[in-house]
Amino acid sequence: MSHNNVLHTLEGWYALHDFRQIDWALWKEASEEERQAAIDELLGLMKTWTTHEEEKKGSTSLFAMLGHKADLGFIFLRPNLQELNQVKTEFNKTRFADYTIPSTSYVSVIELSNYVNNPGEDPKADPRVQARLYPTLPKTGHVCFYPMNKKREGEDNWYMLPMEKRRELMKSHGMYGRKYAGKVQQMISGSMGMDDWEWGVTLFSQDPLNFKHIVYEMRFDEVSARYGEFGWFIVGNALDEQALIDLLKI
Ligand code: VOV
Repeated sequence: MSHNNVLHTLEGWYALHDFRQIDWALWKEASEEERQAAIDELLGLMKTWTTHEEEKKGSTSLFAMLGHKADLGFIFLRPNLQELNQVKTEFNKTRFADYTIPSTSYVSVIELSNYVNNPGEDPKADPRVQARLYPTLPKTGHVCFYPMNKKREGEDNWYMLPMEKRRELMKSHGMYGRKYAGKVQQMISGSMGMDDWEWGVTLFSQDPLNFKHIVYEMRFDEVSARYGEFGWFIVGNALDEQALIDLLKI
């Protein structure tokens, strides 16, 4: 049964944000040979992810995370939950995984909320929509991730607002966002029924200061100021093969 107030969302690839700490003590204790074997195996696995991405069957990026919450952050995008779980398990079976400790993770599915869509059109036919539902994750620059909710408290209950009001508010949100076109790439993933918050927000930029500026500026927009509730924040630097080798060098 559908409700007039419920928005029709569009979903794309499923996402796993997998954050790990490196067990540095254990890694340092391992022999040079053992470390090299672990790195070689990991690089081999990463090559299979690249092939997957080239075949448009998903996307994967790896980041060096700042702060104590994690040292590494994997973002995996896959067409279904089976493949999403498979990629996590494949990593866990590597030798290198024995030197990592899962710190936190986030499961969601890429979502377009379709507030600003033209009625009668098939949005999925639009190549720009496809590019957002099935994106190739950036391989350079920086990432910022945080989970968030829309508030349900007393008078400030997002889910009690009529569709028209939410549409108007989201339009304003989009206008704030558009100022960062070309500077910040956003990936919004819905996680209701999948993880602890309602959405995951993943931002990519070449300059991490853009994260600070966009998050700050959006706090003044009503959607965030009145209805936004935020979880934890984490920031990281994109890791290519050489940067990963350097990071793991003892
Ligand atoms: C790069 C900037 C940017 C741009 C252009 C942008 C635009 C848009 C548009 C046009 C739309 C609606 C249609 C769609 O595409 O889904 C959205 C949707 C959404 N957004 Fe957004 N957003 C940005 C950026 C952006 C940020 C930085 C945040 C975090 C908020 C903050 O305060 O920290 C955010 C959140 C969201 C969420 C949670 C949703 C889903 C809400 C829902 O109730 O369904 N977003 N967003």
